[in-house]
Formats: sequence, structure tokens, C-alpha cells
Amino acid sequence: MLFPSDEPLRGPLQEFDFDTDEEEGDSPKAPIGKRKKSKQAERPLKIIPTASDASSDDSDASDDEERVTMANMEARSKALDARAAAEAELDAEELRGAQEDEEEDEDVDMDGEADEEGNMDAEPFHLPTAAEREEEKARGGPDLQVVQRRLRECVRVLEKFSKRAEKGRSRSEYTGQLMADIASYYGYNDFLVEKFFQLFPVAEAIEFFEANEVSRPVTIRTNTLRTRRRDLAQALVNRGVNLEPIGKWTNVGLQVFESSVPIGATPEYLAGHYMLQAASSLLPVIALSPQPNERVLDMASAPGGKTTHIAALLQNTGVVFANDANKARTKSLTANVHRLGCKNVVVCSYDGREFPKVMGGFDRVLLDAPCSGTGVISKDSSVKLNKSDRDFTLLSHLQKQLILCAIDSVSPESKTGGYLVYSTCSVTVDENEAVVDYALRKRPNVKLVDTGLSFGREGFTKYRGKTFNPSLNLTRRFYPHVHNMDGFFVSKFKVEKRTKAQSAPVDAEMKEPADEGVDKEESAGFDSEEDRPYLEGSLSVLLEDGCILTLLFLQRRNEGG
Ligand SMILES: C[S@@+](CC[C@H](N)C(=O)[O-])C[C@H]1O[C@@H](n2cnc3c(N)ncnc32)[C@H](O)[C@@H]1O
Repeated sequence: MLFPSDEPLRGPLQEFDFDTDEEEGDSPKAPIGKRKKSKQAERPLKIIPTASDASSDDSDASDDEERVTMANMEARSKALDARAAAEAELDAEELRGAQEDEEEDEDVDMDGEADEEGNMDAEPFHLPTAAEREEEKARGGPDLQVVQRRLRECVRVLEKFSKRAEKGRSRSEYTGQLMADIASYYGYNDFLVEKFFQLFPVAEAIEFFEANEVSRPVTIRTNTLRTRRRDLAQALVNRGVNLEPIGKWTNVGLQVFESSVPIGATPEYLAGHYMLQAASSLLPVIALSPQPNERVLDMASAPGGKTTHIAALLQNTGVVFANDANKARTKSLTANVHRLGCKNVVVCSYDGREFPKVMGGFDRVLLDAPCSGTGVISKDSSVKLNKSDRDFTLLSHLQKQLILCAIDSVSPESKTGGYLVYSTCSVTVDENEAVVDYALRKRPNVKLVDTGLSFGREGFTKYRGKTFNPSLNLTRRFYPHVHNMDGFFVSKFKVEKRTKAQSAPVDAEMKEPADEGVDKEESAGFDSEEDRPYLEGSLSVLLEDGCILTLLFLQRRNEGG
């Protein structure tokens, strides 16, 4: 029985017995050199286990299904032999890697390097020289097996460089080769590969890239305005849907393992009993924790997954202002609001930076900011190639402006709230910690508080020579390779009353935030010299969520138009 209790699923958390719900904390990470062939099977501890975890890699199944005839039998059997030999070779190599690592881990004082060649008859690994790389390029690039092996070997060397590197070769040569191979193997631009390498240790970066190749589990959120999770689950099970609660941290989420009906077109879906929603996008609303009768602003809300969740937590009391700058996107927002039976939602379409001039005094504000989408690459692989340095500069500035306006829209006098949640579906520091740190510096009347989320990695307090406010450890990061959910960032602020000395007019900051002794890059406004080349260049950057309008608006504003 999936749902053991008869208690309504609103209110306190249900006690479901999942052994996969612990935090990722100490989960062991298998370096690529030690990993088995099935990428899924090696994934670290998850918040959401996948149905495919138990199955083996069946990517070759279609080859085997080809009909065997007298004509193709010999070719087939040769191909099978070759494949078996290649696999045996890879297995032997991995075994050697694992043995070497074990030996080294057991006795770090053992003298000398591991014997890579003495055991089996594989070629020792040689890092190509620049000339060899050129030759390889001229031949049309390396074949898949060469790249796979090189990825593993470079990771292995970089983990214990002084012991494992070829004599005379530098760390940057290995890193350069690794990044080039990752870019070609996974199909990223060089800039983004480097950006992710700055975020994770080498072996973990590979885990991240691999996780982006795999779809996240399909999840839905029960709309408690229309039904209870137990009833919804039963109705869907009756239609042939195989599902389970997501985890202890949510009492409305369900993970769909398989379904004989389209999950976005069941009668329950059409009747608004659930929203198709990624597990990670439940997190900002859980952190926001809206209370009945409150006045809430969802500043960038289309298509409304979080708005309708907020409306449900308010139990259709109070009011949610669901805003989005992109008018076209408010159509799907309005449709979702109607389908889910939310009666406390007002849809509007302003640039978020017009708040709180449009209206203010909110008990809680959610800013689920427009972002690069680097947390959702498995859903939108175009991000791999279409994001540049310039995009991150523009986005980070927009996010900094939006967050100040979001803070100023919160009523510090709220009896029940006074909170802002800032979230993105991006994993870069520029769009997350740097934005939050900026807000803390610009608004001394706010502080970070615990998100209330029971898992997730702590946000960075130091990153590439920058030191952020130590309270950044209260923010939470979620990763595809760790939590098996979209990459996400969640932070929660408490807004206090401003003292006179702290007050600064919003308008001034919209044009050029005052330099309060922070480093130049952080304090630059949109019309700073630094940003002008970006803004004056072509503005046809297609961001994840249609930010084009926003950028045009900014340019006109800067031109005094
Ligand atoms: C990450 S999406 C929001 C997803 C939404 N919260 C949900 O859960 O369905 C970001 C949204 O920000 C909107 N947006 C972009 N620039 C904006 C701005 N300056 N002010 C308000 N909204 C903006 C985009 O149109 C997009 O719908």
C-alpha cells in the first residue's frame, strides 16, 4: 500500500519510509576511473531514485534486435567479438585503476608510482602533445573510445598529479585536454565547460556533465485545492500509472515511474488535480512558506507552477499577485490558475523592477528569477552551446536589480511574514551567491535566514578569491548529480525595518547602484562603462525564458528613452 495513513495530506509531513531520503552529505563519489559501465548505477545517493537505477545499460539493445541472416551472420559475429574485446579491455583498465587506487589509499607511503603497464597488455596512457592533437583534429577528431579512455585517465591523473602524471607534462596540459574532450564528448562550448570546472572538483564535474545527459524523474504536485495526494494517487494508479511519493520533504509531490496514459492529459490533469512540476521547483515555495490570509507577490511567475502552489498553501485565502514581464507567458499562467481553481490570484505584467512603485507592502515575495538555465540542461540542451560570458554578465545585473526591488516590495511591518525567497534554476555563482551577497550589501536591513529545507548543499561563502557574507551558508544548492533533481538555488531573506541612515531611494539604484566600498565589478550599474559594450552590442540573446524584451527595455532606459 503506497499511502499507509488515512490522515489528510495537507498539514504536517507524512511518515513515509524511504531509505533514499537522507541528505547527500557524505555520499561516496566514484571517480571516473573506478566507475562501472552503467552511468546510472553509479549515481550517488539520491533524493529521488530512478526506476532505471536497477536496470543495466541497454543502449545496445537495438543492435541485438537486428534480424540475423546468413548474409550478415559473419559481420555480426565479428562486430560482437570486437565489442566484447573492447569491453574486456575497458573492464581490465577499470579494474587496474581501482586496484591502484586501493593500494595507494591503503598505504600512501608505498614508494614509487603505480605500475600501470606490468599487469595487462593495454597500452599505457599517453597524453597527446599539441602536435598530436592537431594531427588528431586533421583526421576528423578522436574516436569515442579514445575520448572515453582519455577522460578517465586525465581525471585519474589530476586526482594525484605528482604520482600519476607523465614526466614533463603540466597540470594545465591535462586539464586542457580534459576540458577539450568534455566539450566534444558532451557537446558544450569551451566557456561553459570551464565555468563548471570552476564549480566542482574534477571528478564531480564529470558526474555533473553525465547527469545532464539523463532525464530527471517525472514528478507532479498534488493540487490540494482540488484533491488529496492519496486520492490523486489512487485515481492515477487506477489508470495504470506507477507512482510513489517523492520524499519526506514534500507532502504533495509524486514521482511517476511509468504510465500507460499521457500524464499531461488525464481527466485528473484536466480537472486541475495536479500540476506537472519538477521536484526542485517545489523547494522555493516550501522555503517561502506562505501563511493563510497573507498578501504575496510572485515577481516572475509564468507559467505559474509556483504561483499555484502558493495559492494552495494559502488555501485560497489572502491574495497572490502573479507578475511576469512577458505578456505572452501570462496566458499559460492564467490558464493554469483557472485549471487549478485558484481564486486568490491576480495576474499582472510589469517589469519586476517597477515594483514596489506599482504596489508594495507584501507579507512575502518570491523572486524565481530569469536565469541561464544551467541547472536544467537535461531539459534544454541548447544551453550547452548558446551561453556566453556576456549572457552571464547581463543576467547577473538584471538579477541584482530585481532582487533589490523584490526586497523593497516586502513589508518589514508584516505581522506574519516579512520574507523574500530568491531562487534560480541555475548553478552558477554569478547568478546566485553573488546576487544574494550584493543584496546583503545594498540592503543592510535584510539578513539571510534558514530556508527550512532539510537537504541541499550549503551555498558558497568563498569562491575564486571572492569572499561572500558568511551567512551565505544558509542558502541551499541542489544538483542533478547529487539529488537527482534539476539544478537549483534557494535563499531566504528576512526583511527588517530600515533605519533612516540605511534608506536609499530605489530610483538611484536602478540607474547606478552607489559604490559602498565593494569591489568595482559588484557595484557596477547597468549604465556603467564596463557594461556598455555588452548593452550596445546585438541584443538578440535568446535567454531561457524570453528575456529579450527586458534587455531592450534596459537599453532604452539607459538612453533616456
Ligand atoms: C524562471 S522563470 C519563472 C518560472 C515560474 N516562477 C514558475 O514556477 O512557473 C522566469 C520568468 O521571469 C520572467 N521575467 C524575465 N524578466 C523579467 C523581469 N524583468 N520582470 C519580471 N519577470 C521577468 C520571464 O518571462 C519568466 O517567465
